[in-house]
Amino acid sequence: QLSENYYASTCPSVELIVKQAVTTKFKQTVTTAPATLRMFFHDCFVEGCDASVFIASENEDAEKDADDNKSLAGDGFDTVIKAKTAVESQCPGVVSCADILALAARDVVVLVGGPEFKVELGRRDGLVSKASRVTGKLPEPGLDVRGLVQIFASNGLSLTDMIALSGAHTIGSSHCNRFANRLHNFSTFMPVDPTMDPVYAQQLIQACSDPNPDAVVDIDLTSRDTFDNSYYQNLVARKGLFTSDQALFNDLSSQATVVRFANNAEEFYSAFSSAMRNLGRVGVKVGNQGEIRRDCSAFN
Ligand code: HEM
Ligand SMILES: [Ca+2]
Ligand SMILES: [Ca+2]
Repeated sequence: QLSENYYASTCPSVELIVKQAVTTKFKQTVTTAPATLRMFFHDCFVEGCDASVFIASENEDAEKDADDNKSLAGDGFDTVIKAKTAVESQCPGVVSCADILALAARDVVVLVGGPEFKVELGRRDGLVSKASRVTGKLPEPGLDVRGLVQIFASNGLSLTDMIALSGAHTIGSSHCNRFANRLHNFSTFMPVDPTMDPVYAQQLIQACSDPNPDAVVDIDLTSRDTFDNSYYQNLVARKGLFTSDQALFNDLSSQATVVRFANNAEEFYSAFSSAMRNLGRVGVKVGNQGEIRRDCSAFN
């Protein structure tokens, strides 16, 4: 059972310590925000929110070595490691890496201008981290709404949670190969996905003409570093980056919610806050399950 004041007697300043460490890191690099938020999502969808994504393995067969996790930015790992070090110096052996990640994910949202919300605590760190167990657990950018709903529902998350959490794409960037299929040879008669604004498509083709496989573009073309509702406004304007983003507007089962979030930032913020709480409950280990890791990148 998670609770907001879980560490009230054992580490009363944990929220403040984490926030300070995250803020320091964020001031050095803005990418701390998207990196940390995405990492929280990828952690929760594989083995639950248990910091399994942090484990480093010499054989390169841990969760973080899986294809879908290779694009997780190093700044996310670094943020949690720094926060953990700060927490350990005040309350050694008490706070899990899973809880530090949950707090850090909230803190970065606030740092880029998003909503403030309460985070439940009391998660324990997992004892399993295998690349082979990632397959099929994380949504691919080519999915349609049915596929997205299926994968979120298997984690106890609703259609509304899925639409609101996709709003995390209001910050950060993506490698070109994740949406290239929408720009070239889309179908026999249409090289470009017809549900994409043609001017936006040309901009992306231009931005991705760099043959460097590390080339990235902003996911939210209007405000990459700000947590706002422009992600949904982009979808209405047919300027969603991934098939899975644009599908939320194209599909009638999710369109009305996308339009509401596009028109009303407060509605998006409140749906996002409650969806983050639900995400943070996925598959959590409590009581005497798992462990409190000393070093987030290794089992005790
Ligand atoms: C709905 C299904 C989702 C799909 C198909 C999806 C897919 C992707 C893909 C393909 C990327 C680009 C990775 C790269 O090439 O570097 C990305 C980036 C990102 N995703 Fe998602 N995602 C989804 C949901 C979420 C959720 C629920 C969150 C967080 C709550 C999230 C947060 C992010 C962030 C912040 C980035 C930018 C990362 C960075 O700049 O380092 N995504 N996502
Ligand atoms: Ca996990
Ligand atoms: Ca934005």
